[in-house]
Amino acid sequence: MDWIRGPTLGRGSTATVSLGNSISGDVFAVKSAELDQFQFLQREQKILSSLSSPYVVGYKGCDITRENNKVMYNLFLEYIPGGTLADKVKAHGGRLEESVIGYYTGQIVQGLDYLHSNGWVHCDIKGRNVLIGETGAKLADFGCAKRVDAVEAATPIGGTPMFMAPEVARGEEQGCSSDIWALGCTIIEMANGGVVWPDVNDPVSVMYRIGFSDQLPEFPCCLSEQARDFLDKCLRRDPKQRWTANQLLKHPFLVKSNSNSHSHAKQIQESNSSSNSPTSILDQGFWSSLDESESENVDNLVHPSEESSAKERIRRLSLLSEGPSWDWDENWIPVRGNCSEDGDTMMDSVDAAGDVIRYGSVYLESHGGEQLLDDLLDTNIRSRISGDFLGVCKYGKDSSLIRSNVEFNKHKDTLLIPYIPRLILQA
Ligand SMILES: Nc1ncnc2c1ncn2[C@@H]1O[C@H](COP(=O)(O)OP(=O)(O)OP(=O)(O)O)[C@@H](O)[C@H]1O
Repeated sequence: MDWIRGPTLGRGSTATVSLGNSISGDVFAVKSAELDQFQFLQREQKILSSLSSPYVVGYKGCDITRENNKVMYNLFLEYIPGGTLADKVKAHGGRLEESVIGYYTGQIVQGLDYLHSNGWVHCDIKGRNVLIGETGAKLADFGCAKRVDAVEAATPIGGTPMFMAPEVARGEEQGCSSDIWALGCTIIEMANGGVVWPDVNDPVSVMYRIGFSDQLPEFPCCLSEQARDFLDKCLRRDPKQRWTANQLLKHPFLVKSNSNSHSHAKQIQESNSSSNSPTSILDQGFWSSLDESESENVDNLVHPSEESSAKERIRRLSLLSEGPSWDWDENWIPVRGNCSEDGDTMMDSVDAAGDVIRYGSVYLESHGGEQLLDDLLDTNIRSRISGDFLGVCKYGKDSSLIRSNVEFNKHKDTLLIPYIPRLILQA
């Protein structure tokens, strides 16, 4: 297909999404990554090409192009003009009306029911990964998705800390019921603008709180009893106690919202038609109104391959004199699970400023074990080490270390740290 790349619509940790149009005048979204970074996109292509549901973003093909001396992998998607659910919440002052929450929740649950019954777990349900089209909500961003049958195996675990279910935060498993927990968090996001764990101010503490306390996120007091009962069916610490998507579809909260769906659909259409989103390539006003500098900024993102070596990062970390200092950054975008060649796990997240936050687990022996810890930590902390450790480092666009946090937990015989909540530096 011959097509032209238009303005940037959005960007995430792995890809940039632009508007595209074909010679025949079709408008679509193009999700692109450079060829050496394209594994997530290729994976997403495989998944999306096997799915077809009104509640899942539509797949339209893929290709490879050469642009500005870069080879790009492009995934063509149905263009969804209304932005993300998170954008919608923001545009409504950080809170949606309960009837609207019910309407979008119903569509997300339909999407999850479709995915789960087809053997997929999304693994990163949140407002930023739900797109709002003319017919309402559609699930998007399948970069973390997994087959249900592979979930039990030792596959890397992914997701966004604030939306992680307890069993995910502990690194145990990530199944359909983990998506249902994230759905509960997304409802809270719709009701109060995204603050699921308001009193925790860094992702590692969030994961500890979720994984190892007996707490639940606070249910927004603005919600009705019925909506709170629905939340209660999603946010149960024991994954076996959570309702399935199919059961949730029959919950009175969704049944009631469904009966109002016609008027909501009309409202969405009206708000989308008054937005400046193009429906065809002839809508030149939109094209010229978009800030082209957006797409230039993409080049400022730090990709893992561009970052300096682990040793260098460790050296920088060891130079830190201050203790951990974190501000919760609500704009952190996503986290990705990935396995490096030596079996370590890493997760990258990119915040709104384009800085990379890197979580990971590392097999210490493969990096010199004890020596690494000595390099990494000051003596005071070193004396407390008995095994696993936990931390997060954040790198700026220039790869300089911005913030770090390292903690330790109980003794293990080996220094193998199999999963995220435990560490952080990555070779
Ligand atoms: N089909 C689409 N139609 C319109 N806009 C889209 C579409 N897909 C994505 N976008 C926009 O691009 C942004 C980034 O897309 P997406 O989340 O799929 O990328 P990503 O790199 O996988 O992100 P993440 O880092 O969250 O995993 C979205 O937040 C949204 O604003």
